[in-house]
Amino acid sequence: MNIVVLGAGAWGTALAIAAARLPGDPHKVTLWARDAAQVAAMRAARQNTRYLPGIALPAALLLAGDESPWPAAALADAGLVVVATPMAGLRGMLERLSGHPSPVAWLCKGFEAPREGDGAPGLLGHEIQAAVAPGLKTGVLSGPSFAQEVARGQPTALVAASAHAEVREALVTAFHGPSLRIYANDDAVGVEVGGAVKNVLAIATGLCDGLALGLNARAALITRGLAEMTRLGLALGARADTFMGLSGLGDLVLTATGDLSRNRKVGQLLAQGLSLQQAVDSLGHVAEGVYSARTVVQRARLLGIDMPISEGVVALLDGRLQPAQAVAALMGRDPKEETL
Ligand SMILES: NC(=O)c1ccc[n+]([C@@H]2O[C@H](COP(=O)([O-])OP(=O)(O)OC[C@H]3O[C@@H](n4cnc5c(N)ncnc54)[C@H](O)[C@@H]3O)[C@@H](O)[C@H]2O)c1
Ligand SMILES: O=P(O)(O)OC[C@H](O)CO
Repeated sequence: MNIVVLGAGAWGTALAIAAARLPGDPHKVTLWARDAAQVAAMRAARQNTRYLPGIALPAALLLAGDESPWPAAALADAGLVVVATPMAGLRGMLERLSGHPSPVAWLCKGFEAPREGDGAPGLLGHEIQAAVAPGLKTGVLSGPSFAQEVARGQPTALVAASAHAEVREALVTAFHGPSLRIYANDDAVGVEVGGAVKNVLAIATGLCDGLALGLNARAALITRGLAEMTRLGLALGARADTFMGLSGLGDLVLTATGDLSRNRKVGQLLAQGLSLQQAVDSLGHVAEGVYSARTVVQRARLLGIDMPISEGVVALLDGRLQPAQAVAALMGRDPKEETL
């Protein structure tokens, strides 16, 4: 299969490596970066030293960039196109891919930030696609996965979600192998909501751990966070069981507790007293929860959904509450039934 990965950050690079080294009938994998200097550096070092240092690129992995801004030749015979940019780049990528005949899948996890002058709230990936490239056959690859571990070949399970069987099958063919299991799911909405909301919740657990509130508090945040993620997903048309799967509970547990998480790190840095700007600047990678949190809350409010943990994260990011006040606001809520 010919696979083109558009975007050479940590995650795009890790998945391109994983696909290129699958045993059996080899895939032809092309990794494209918009920055020609980055491609030149990757060619010279056979590593992505900026985003995934210390991991060798397989000899078979092709790097595209000289033909920047767009790898038209590789795309022409692609059996699968993978958009590996952050949410901020997805709209532009889908606009350019509009009319492309082969399956397209994105890896980003979040809501698009609201667009200036638009007045509308930010969108999930499938909503952006419906607006800008309705004819594309698309899906999303998600689930608990730190790029470094996938690149090293450590066991990982992901979910390939799409309403189109052809897209699910293309993703399984492209990535399923001895160290990467790909489960198929037709609930792309639920998978996208899980991936977006878990990042916001990971900021909350990072804050909780940074303030040394204890393991009880962290477990409570994860569990009640899963409830609010599920409430939003159901209101947006997802299925409840999706939130018990890899892209819901699985990714929430990983991101909320794993120290490789950038979103969790943001919460920890805020707890140390850093400003949001200082925290974001220190990462060197995108932390999608920072950009999605306001939209999560805005969409929930429009739907009449209560999301107190996400509300607390937004108040913190906006500087309306200090870390200790955000905790007090959550704990000071009235008693309620333990339901969704
Ligand atoms: N890193 C992980 O472990 C991981 C795992 C699963 C999912 N994700 C998700 O994948 C997405 C990408 O994350 P990452 O870790 O690769 O990010 P990263 O910060 O490592 O790299 C981002 C890459 O995207 C490029 N980029 C940024 N804006 C762009 C645009 N508008 N157009 C084209 N390219 C653009 C940057 O140049 C860079 O190469 C995020 O949504 C993230 O939540 C990441
Ligand atoms: O490092 P984070 O917080 O962006 O999380 C990375 C992945 O989404 C975990 O599945």
